[in-house]
Amino acid sequence: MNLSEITNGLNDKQCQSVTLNNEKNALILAGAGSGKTKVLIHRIAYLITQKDIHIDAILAVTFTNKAATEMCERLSKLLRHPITSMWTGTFHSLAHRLLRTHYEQAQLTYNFQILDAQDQFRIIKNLMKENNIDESKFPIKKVQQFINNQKNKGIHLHDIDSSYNYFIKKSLKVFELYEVHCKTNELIDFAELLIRSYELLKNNVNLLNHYKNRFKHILIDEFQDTNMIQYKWIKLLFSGNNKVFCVGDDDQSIYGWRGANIENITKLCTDFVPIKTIRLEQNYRSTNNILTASNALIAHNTSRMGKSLWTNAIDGELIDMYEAQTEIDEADYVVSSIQKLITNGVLPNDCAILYRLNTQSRIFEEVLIKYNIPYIIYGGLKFFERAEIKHALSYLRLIENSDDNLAFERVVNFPTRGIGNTTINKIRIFAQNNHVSLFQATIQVSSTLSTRTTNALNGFTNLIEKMKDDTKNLNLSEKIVNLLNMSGLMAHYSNDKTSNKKENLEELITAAKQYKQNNDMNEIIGFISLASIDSGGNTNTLTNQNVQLMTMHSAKGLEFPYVFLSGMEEGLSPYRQSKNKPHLIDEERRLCYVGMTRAMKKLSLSYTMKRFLHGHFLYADPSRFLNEIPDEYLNKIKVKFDITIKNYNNNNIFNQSITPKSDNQLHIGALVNHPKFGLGTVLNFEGQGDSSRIQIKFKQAGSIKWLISSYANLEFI
Ligand SMILES: Nc1ncnc2c1ncn2[C@@H]1O[C@H](COP(=O)(O)OP(=O)(O)OP(=O)(O)O)[C@@H](O)[C@H]1O
Repeated sequence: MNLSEITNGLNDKQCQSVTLNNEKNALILAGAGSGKTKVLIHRIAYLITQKDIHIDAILAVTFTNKAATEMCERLSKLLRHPITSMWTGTFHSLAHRLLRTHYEQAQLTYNFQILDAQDQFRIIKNLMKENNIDESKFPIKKVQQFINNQKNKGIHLHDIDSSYNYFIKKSLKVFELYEVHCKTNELIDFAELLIRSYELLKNNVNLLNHYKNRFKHILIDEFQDTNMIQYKWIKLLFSGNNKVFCVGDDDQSIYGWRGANIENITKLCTDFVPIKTIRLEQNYRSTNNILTASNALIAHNTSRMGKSLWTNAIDGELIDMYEAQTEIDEADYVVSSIQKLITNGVLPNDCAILYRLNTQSRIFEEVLIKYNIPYIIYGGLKFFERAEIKHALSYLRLIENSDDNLAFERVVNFPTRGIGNTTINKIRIFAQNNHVSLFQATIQVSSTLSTRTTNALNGFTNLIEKMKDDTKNLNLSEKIVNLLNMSGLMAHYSNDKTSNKKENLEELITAAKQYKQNNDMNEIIGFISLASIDSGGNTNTLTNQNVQLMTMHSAKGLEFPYVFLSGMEEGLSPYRQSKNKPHLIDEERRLCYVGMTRAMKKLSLSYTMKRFLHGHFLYADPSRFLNEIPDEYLNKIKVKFDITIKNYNNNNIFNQSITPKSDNQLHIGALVNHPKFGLGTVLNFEGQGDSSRIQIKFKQAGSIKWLISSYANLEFI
C-alpha cells in the first residue's frame, strides 16, 4: 500500500497529522466534526504501512469499547486485511487485560471479579445499613460518587483529610468498610482497575520496561476527557523510546463531574516534549449557520486553547428557537416538527432529540407514542445491566467460581425456590464468622435448618454442581443455553408475555456466539468481565427506523441530520448545580456546544416558561446560552395564546391573541390589581379561549392563584 492511498481524501492538516515525523509526540487539537476518528485510523495505517511498525507495537485508547471495535473494522477495511490482535480499547478494558495477564504480580487471584456501578451501589447500601448509617442523611449515590471521585484522582483512603465536614467523615467511614469488603471478596471496581494496573506497572520495573519497549506508539482518542489516574498511567508508560499521539478537543470536555481533568491537555504539552500541536479546524459536518452559531457560543468560555472552525458548506437554514409554555407544549412542538420531516421523506433515525437529564425523555416518549412515531432511547439501562441478563450471568459466574458472593446473592432464590431472607441472613452470618464464601457456608449450615429449608438449599448447591459438570465440555454459548434451561430462567421469563426479557436472553446467547476471545484470557472470565466493563448498548440498535432520544452527554461523538436540543432553560442547561461556579458553567456551555455541533442540516432549540420536573413546577428564564448565539442565526418562534380578559378598570371584556413576553400589557411579569386580592404579578397563562387561566402571584399573603381569565377582573398597572 502506498502513501497516497493512506492520505487520499485527507485535507492538508489531516494529512500533516497522519504523516507526522516519528520523532515527535503529537497533540491533534481537533474541532467538532473535523474528522479526528479518520485521522487516528489513517495514522495507524501510516505507521504500519509506511514506517514498518508492527501491529503489536501499537496501543490505541478509545473512549468507548464500541469505538475501539469500529476503529479496528475501519482499519481492516483501509488495510484490506483483518486487524484483530491490536491492543485497543478503553483505559478500563486495557487495564483489565493487564491485570488478568499479570494477576499474580498484581497480588490478585485469577478469579477476581469486576464490580460494575450497580453492584457497587448495592454493596455500599448494604454496608451503610449494617453500620446504621442513615441513607436519608447520607444519600448512597453521593457517598458512591465521593468514593469514586477520590479513586479517580488516584487518592488513597489514608491521604484524605477528614477534618472538613461531617459528610466527608461519614463517607470516609463507608469508604473504609467498602475497601475492606472489596479486598476480602476480591472485587475490583472501575477506578480500582486503573489504580491497580498503574501500581502493577509502577511496582514491577521489568514489566514496566517490557511494555515501554513494546508499545512504540501510544495513540489516545478524546484526550480532553481523561482523568488524573489515566494521565499518570500514560506518563508511566512513556519513555524516550516511544511516542504519544493524542487527539482531543478542549471545547468538548464534558466529563469533569466524573473526574475528567481538562488540564491534562495543557499538561501534555509540557510533560511530553518534544511535542507538535496541529489544529484541525475544517468542519465537515454542519451547515455554516450551525457552525458559526456554535462558534459564537463557545467563544464565551475562558481559558480555551483556541480554534476557529470553518466550513465550505452552505449557510443552510436558520436555527429555530421555540419558546414553549410548558414541557408538554415543547414536546408537541418537537414531535410535530419531526412528523412534518418524516412526511417529507426524512427517515426517523435522521432525527435526534437531545436533553440534559434522562428524566426529560418521558414526556417526549408520551407524545411520540401519541403520534405513532417509533423511537429509541440511548443511555438508559444498557443490555448487560438488565436484571434478566445479570441473573443469567450470575449462573455463569457461579459455575466458574462458586465462591462468587455477589452472583450467589443474586440467584440463590431466583427463580424462587423457597429460600427466604431469614435463611440468607443466617448464611451471611455463618460465612462472616467462619471466613468462608456464601456457597461454602450454605453447604455447612444447611443441615442445621428445617428439613424444608435444607432441601431448598441443597437443591441450589446441587444445581450449581450439576451445571458445572454438565456444561464442562461445551462452548460458551452452549453453556449459556444449558444454564438458562437448567436454572429455570428461560421458563420463568417465557411466561412473562408483557416484556421482551425472553428475547434479551436469546440476545445474550447471540452475544456469547459473537464473543471474540482474547488469546490470553479464559473465555468465561473474559466474557463476564466484558459485560461488566462495557455494559453494551441498547438491545434494539439494529433498527434504523427510530427517532433517537438521548442526553447531550450520550450524543458525544455522534452526528444527525436533524437535531432538537430541548430544555434550554436556566437550571437545566446550565444545570442548577453549576450556579455561581464559573468552571462548571463553562463545562455546561461545552455540553451545549457538543449538542449543537451534532447537527448536520438543521438545529432546533427549545425552552419552556414552566416545567414540571422532579415533582415540582419550575419557572425558569431561557438559558443564558441562547443569548450568546447572535440573533442573525436564529428564527425565533413563539406561541400565541387566545385569552379573554375582563378589565376591572372599565369592565370591558376583550379577546386577545397574546404572545407571552411581547410588548402587550398582559405578559409574564406584568403588574396587576385585583378587587379582592390586591396587587400581584402575572406568572403564567394556560389554555385557550373560554378555558384559559392566568396565574398570578399576589403580594398580599404572598399567595399564588390561578384565576379564570374571563372573570379575572384585573386592572393592568
Ligand atoms: N477529509 C474529509 N473529507 C470529507 N469528509 C470528511 C473528512 N474528514 C472527516 N470527514 C467527515 O466529517 C464528519 C465528522 O467526522 P468525525 O466524526 O470523524 O469528526 P470528529 O472530529 O470525531 O467529530 P466530533 O469531535 O464532533 O465528534 C464525518 O461525517 C466524516 O466522514
